[in-house]
Amino acid sequence: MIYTVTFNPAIDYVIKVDNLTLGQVNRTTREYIFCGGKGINVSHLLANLGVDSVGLGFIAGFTGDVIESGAKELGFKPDFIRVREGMTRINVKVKSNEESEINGLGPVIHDDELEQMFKKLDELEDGDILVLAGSIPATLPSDVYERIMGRLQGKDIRIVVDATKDLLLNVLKYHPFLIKPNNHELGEMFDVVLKTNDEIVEYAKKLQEKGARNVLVSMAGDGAILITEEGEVHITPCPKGEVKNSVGAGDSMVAGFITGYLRSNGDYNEALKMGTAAGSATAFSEDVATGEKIMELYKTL
Ligand SMILES: Nc1ncnc2c1ncn2[C@@H]1O[C@H](COP(=O)(O)OP(=O)(O)O)[C@@H](O)[C@H]1O
Ligand SMILES: O=P(O)(O)OC[C@H]1O[C@](O)(COP(=O)(O)O)[C@@H](O)[C@@H]1O
Repeated sequence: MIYTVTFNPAIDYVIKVDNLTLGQVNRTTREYIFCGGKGINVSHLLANLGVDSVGLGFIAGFTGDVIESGAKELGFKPDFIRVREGMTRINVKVKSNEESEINGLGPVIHDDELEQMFKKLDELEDGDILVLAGSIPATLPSDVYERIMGRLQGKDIRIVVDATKDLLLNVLKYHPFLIKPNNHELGEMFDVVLKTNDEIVEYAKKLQEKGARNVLVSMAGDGAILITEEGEVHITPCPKGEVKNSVGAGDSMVAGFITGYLRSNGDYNEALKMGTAAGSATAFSEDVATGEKIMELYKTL
């Protein structure tokens, strides 16, 4: 089974505003509300491709209820832990002359609630896939991903981590199967700005030296670079199209990659192709892409 963990789910409130002006009343011209958070987006896209998954994470308050009922509608099995303090966040994504995002803090997670999550994850079995994705609420210790991976050591579980900075760097010693920073996040980890593909490959390899197995660096409209555990470098451009909402494109890429990898029995070219099709299909959609849209793009690659 595939399990996704979203420590900090979100309702994504995506609004379009003409010429956003700070310090004034602005009015939206379009607005959308989606259930989001990185692991949830991964489970959503997997469902759209006909792949089953279980969505784990923490929810709270009335916004948490929306996430729980939304998950069922999106087609994956919710197994969230309801926490007692605070509420599931609402992340605001403003599309104007530029795109801006304001991501919330999320609820308070107490030790006993975190312990419940550890217990659920202890049940995972050989052959399962675990996706740890997104930020963690501010009240949680920053080594929480590390602790999860430490507990699962010794089991044959492929772990995918989509996180930034120390949250990601600190898990590399546990050899995650796949990590997916974007090119900016990769640069930030080493305090550099990466401009060329050669530089991106050089720094992605540094993450492998620290323990990552496969490193997938997404580059938005410029495609993606995969450095496999065998040291092969695959570079893929992405299809052209009209970008409608790139929120969730990275999560879709992760879900597409997993699907392509599983369906081809471990062919990294296929995994990258499916990941690219899924990422771009979502960028060209208002919401996480449908299976039809993904397969349409996949055929053009
Ligand atoms: N503007 C775009 N045009 C086409 N494809 C895109 C665009 N933005 C994202 N994608 C697709 O989604 C993938 C992930 O996007 P990216 O923005 O790099 O991830 P993240 O959301 O994690 O920052 C890209 O590698 C590409 O396949
Ligand atoms: O957990 P974080 O890092 O705050 O990110 C949460 C946000 O990321 C998203 O999952 C989108 O992520 P990507 O655009 O990287 O795919 C949104 O749905 C959500 O609002």
